[in-house]
Parts: sequence; C-alpha cells; structure tokens
Amino acid sequence: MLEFQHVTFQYDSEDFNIIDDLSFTVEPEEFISIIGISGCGKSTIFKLTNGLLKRKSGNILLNGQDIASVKHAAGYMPQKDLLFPWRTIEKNLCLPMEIAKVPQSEQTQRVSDILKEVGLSDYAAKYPKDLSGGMRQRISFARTLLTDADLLLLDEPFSALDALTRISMQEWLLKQWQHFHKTIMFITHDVEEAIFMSSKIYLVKQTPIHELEVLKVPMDYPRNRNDMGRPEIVELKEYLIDQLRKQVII
Ligand SMILES: Nc1ncnc2c1ncn2[C@@H]1O[C@H](COP(=O)(O)OP(=O)(O)OP(=O)(O)O)[C@@H](O)[C@H]1O
Repeated sequence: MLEFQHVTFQYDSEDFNIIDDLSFTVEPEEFISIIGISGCGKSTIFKLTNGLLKRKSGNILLNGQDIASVKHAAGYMPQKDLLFPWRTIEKNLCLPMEIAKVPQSEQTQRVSDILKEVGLSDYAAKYPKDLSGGMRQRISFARTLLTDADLLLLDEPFSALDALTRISMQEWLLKQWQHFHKTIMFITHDVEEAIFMSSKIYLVKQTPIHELEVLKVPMDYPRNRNDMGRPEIVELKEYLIDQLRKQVII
C-alpha cells in the first residue's frame, strides 16, 4: 500500500506549498487515476513518490516503509517514450539493467521474455523509428516493468496518440495490469479514459493540493465500453467535468 501522510512540498522558486498537508492511500494492485486541471500538481505527486523531489514534511510510505528506503519502489513511464533512437529496441530495454550491472545473459533473457509478454518479439532488432506510436509506448511500458517495481506511475502515457490507437492502448494496458498484478497510478486529462481504466479516481479539486476526492468507479473488470453509457457512469463523468470546469480560468 502507498501512503501519503501529511505531505508538504514547495518548489524553491515558489513562495507557497504546491502540495499542502496531503494525505491519501492507494491499495495494492489497484488501478487508480489522478485527474486535475493543467498545472495543479499531479506530476509533482509522482515526482515525490519516485524520489525525484524531496518533501518538506510528512511521510511517504510503501507497505509501511519510508519509500526512499525501498529498493525498486516505483517505476515511472513518462508521456514521451524517451527511447534512444540510436539503440535497438532490445538495447533500449537493456539500458536500466546495464546501469544496474545485471549479467548480459540475464538481460537478454529478460528482454526476450518481456517482448513476448507485450507482443513485440519480432521488433527486438528494430529501431524506435521503425515502430508506431502505440508500439513505442508498449516498449516504454515494458521498460517500466523491467524496473521490477510493484508500483507503476504512468504520466499521461497515451496523450500523444491518435484517438483509435489510444482506445486500443487503454484495453491493452488493462490486460497487462491484470496479468502482472501491479499497482498502477495513472495521470490523465481525459475524464472518459480515467473512468474506463480505473477502479478509483483521485480528483484534484484545488491548488495547493490539500486533499484528493476519491471516487469509486461503479464498473467491474474486465471493462466493456458499452457500460460507459450506463446512467451512473454518465453521472460520474458529468460530475468530474463539472468539478474540473469550475477550476479552469479562461
Ligand atoms: N521545477 C519547478 N520549479 C518551479 N515550479 C515548478 C516546477 N515544476 C513544476 N512547477 C510548477 O508547479 C505546478 C505544478 O506542476 P505539475 O507539473 O506537477 O502539474 P501537473 O498537474 O502535472 O500539470 P500538467 O497537467 O500540465 O502536466 C505548476 O504550476 C508548475 O509551473
């Protein structure tokens, strides 16, 4: 379980706490989405979770331990795939293991296994430019899995994809989540995407972020897009849009 306990954070260049006494929990193996308007501090929550930023006060615990002391605590997948264009897909996937000095034979085996899992075995020797946007995001997700973290932080991973690829990637990611039993925290601006993917939505209602409103999505897995038209889902969608719209300054 991930626990934020009274966490406060301030950027050096700002004169206020962007995260202000924030507490919340995420249960193991859940798929949750964080939604909020642009610039409200969603990515800051991720950067505090993966240790890129240091909190001013409070605790961030993973299964009861200070997250900073947990090995391979969180895997991070950014919006852009960040694959090196001069490295093959296999070599891109090996990179974190090269840094961790994992033996070569183990690297090759693990990359071969993960490529099979994500359905891209035929692309090991190709370069990122040979892959579509959706395929590159699948590779990027595979690289996040290779961190061995149980908690995956996915920061708007599908925002640059066209609408149809995005829909198939959503379905693909849900299958991966169910297969690998990871805890996923997912940032998106897209209310429908958040509802379709998540068991719970964590809504940012104000900046500085003092609390997150947690809304349960009343749909079972596996998800069916036809259920998106059910009255309680439409009601949830309208509530979320309404809450976000209130905060947008035009
Ligand atoms: N390194 C930094 N130094 C100072 N301020 C920063 C820094 N990084 C982000 N901010 C500010 O903190 C606020 C929150 O940023 P953050 O990236 O967490 O928001 P976000 O909700 O993820 O935004 P978006 O949805 O647009 O990606 C923004 O106003 C941003 O300008």
